[in-house]
Amino acid sequence: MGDEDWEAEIIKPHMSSYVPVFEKDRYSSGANGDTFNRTPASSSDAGESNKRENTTTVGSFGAGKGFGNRDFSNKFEEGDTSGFWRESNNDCEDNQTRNRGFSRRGGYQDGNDSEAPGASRRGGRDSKYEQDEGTQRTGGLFGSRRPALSGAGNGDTYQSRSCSGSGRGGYKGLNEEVITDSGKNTWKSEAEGGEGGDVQGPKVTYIPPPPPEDEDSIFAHYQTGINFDKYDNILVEVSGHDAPPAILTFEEANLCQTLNNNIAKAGYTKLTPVQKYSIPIILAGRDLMACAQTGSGKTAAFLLPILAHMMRDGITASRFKELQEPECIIVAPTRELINQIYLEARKFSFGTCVRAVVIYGGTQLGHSIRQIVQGCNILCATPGRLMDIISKEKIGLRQVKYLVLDEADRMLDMGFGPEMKKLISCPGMPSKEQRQTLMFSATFPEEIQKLAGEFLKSKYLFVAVGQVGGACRDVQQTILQVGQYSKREKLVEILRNIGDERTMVFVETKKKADFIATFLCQEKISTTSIHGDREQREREQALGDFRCGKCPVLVATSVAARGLDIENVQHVINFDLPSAIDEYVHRIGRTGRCGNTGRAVSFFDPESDSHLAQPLVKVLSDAQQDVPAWLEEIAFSTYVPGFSGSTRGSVFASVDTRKNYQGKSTLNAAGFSSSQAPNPVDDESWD
Ligand SMILES: Nc1ncnc2c1ncn2[C@@H]1O[C@H](COP(=O)(O)OP(=O)(O)OP(=O)(O)O)[C@@H](O)[C@H]1O
Repeated sequence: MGDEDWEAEIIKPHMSSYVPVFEKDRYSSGANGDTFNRTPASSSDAGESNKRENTTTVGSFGAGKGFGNRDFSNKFEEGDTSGFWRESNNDCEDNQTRNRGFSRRGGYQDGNDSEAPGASRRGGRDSKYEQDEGTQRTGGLFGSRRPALSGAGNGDTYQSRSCSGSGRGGYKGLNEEVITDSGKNTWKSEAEGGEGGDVQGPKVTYIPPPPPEDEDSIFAHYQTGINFDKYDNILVEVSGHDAPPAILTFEEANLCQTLNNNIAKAGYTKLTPVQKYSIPIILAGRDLMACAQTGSGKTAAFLLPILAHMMRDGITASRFKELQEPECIIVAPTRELINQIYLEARKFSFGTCVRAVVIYGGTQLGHSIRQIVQGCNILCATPGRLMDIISKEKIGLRQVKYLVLDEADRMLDMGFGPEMKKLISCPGMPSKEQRQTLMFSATFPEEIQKLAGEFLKSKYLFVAVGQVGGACRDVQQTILQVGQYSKREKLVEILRNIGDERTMVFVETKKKADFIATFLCQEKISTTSIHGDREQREREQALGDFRCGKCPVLVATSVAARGLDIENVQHVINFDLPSAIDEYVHRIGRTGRCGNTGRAVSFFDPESDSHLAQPLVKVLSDAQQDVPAWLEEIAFSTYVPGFSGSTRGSVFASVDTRKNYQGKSTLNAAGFSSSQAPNPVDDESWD
């Protein structure tokens, strides 16, 4: 959808003449009324909050343009939004529009704002790192989005507002993911004179609060759902040479007692298919590319065998050193996801001498360094922050034995791929023959599989649980034909029916995330938002508010599409469909996790989404969902280059795309019988 269209919607809303039928009975009505009474910010609160924001951001970069700067009683149709929408309507425009926006808006908030003293209150810092931080250029040209009011890591400025659809001024700094409109990321390292170039931006001083240390919190988990046992019936294909047999139980993995205790405390009693196959493969020292449906336990599938190896190798306790040399590096595309992986690593390594550390953009660099120098065996990092830390010589790569790319297809695509290549060619990084490289995702487009060859030993194994790129069958998918001018009305109707069940609403642009979040708050639906233009503190606050149910609706861009494992997300609504089908699969995978059921409703606007009709029909039918006749009609009448409707296509590589390997392939119901399949690359063989 173009910028102009959105401007039009703001100016003349509710113009639709076509309101699609909504299947009310597919939704539980929930605690009607309650949800909306819980609406957060009274208008006076909001006003107060907005007053504060206006005070803090006047004269700063982008100040006053976001919806968050308005009192909620304001109408969005106001004319001054037009420039706002034109300027940057999607994530991919960031890099270009930042330049333009900067020169138009004039100036950004200076780094020496009131946040610095807040940060220094924390004390205990190494002055050298403070100095490092002082020269950090995380914002480059465009990094100024720092609130001037709150103390570092406090976050209280916005905590009081349930609706945090803040589009406050400025743009995010470097060293963090930028999701483009095609769902791709772009990233430039400050260390390499990336987009920040020579121009110095203000410091990032946010220090995330430490996670709770008590055992109950560390091992907190949600219950597996009614369909957990059905995982056993999913077909698994392993391709490549000499794959070790799958294990059926945790006991067979022969892990050490501490790990077994941790697994039990985490509530894991039974392996998921991806775990049954991946754990023995990793324990055997093999490289692996594993593809399994969303929410099926891929994180533990790589963490457990890596930890088992470390324990078996008699890893020594990591201690304070200026240069740390971790044995394992895990990278993931978003900050919230890498933090989640870190928490899993911390959980499974509980009671061992293995120390996991997490570093990610949007937080104070000095804080990342302080975490690292205290000892680091497993480093969980987003790519930008990782490269910065490496360039500062706080991390040496010589000891790396395990390199894990979670959401590997994203890590290798146009956005992060070049950085990943730099990582593996960094001085000291063991060659692929010397390290073990592991890649996990729910989607593995064919062209990405080809790129992966550069990272993996030629004899890597490929595990495909179910359909590569397929949606989780525990998610009931509904596609509604909704024109752009009817979407808001439809959204409100659905949310009112849902009641206070946790719902993620995906939109395609950051600006629209603000807009919709604020709109829903105005409709008295308690909502928060997460996207790349929000400060890290705000992002974490939003996620926290959503997780705990304070705000049962989270409006998000694709930054929240992958990996996030949030208990009780019962609904995903694609207010806008993403431009790529793999992103759709990841988004709807935020619900229906770990054997639980979930629902996904997507608004299909024939004007803008026709290119998705074919792949959508395929995803729906593969997941045994109803395919609306109208969608099939559009699919048949739409020619999509490169999409054949078969299992081949850019997204639907159904198995290992290596054409010429001589290995064997096994096609099994996970954990049960195993048979050798003669034709390892027969895409249709288990379709
Ligand atoms: N064997 C198991 N038994 C019980 N719960 C499990 C098991 N394995 C994983 N889980 C839980 O299932 C949930 C989903 O796991 P995880 O986040 O690793 O999924 P994923 O496959 O990585 O999903 P995504 O593709 O969305 O990243 C987590 O809460 C995790 O703790």
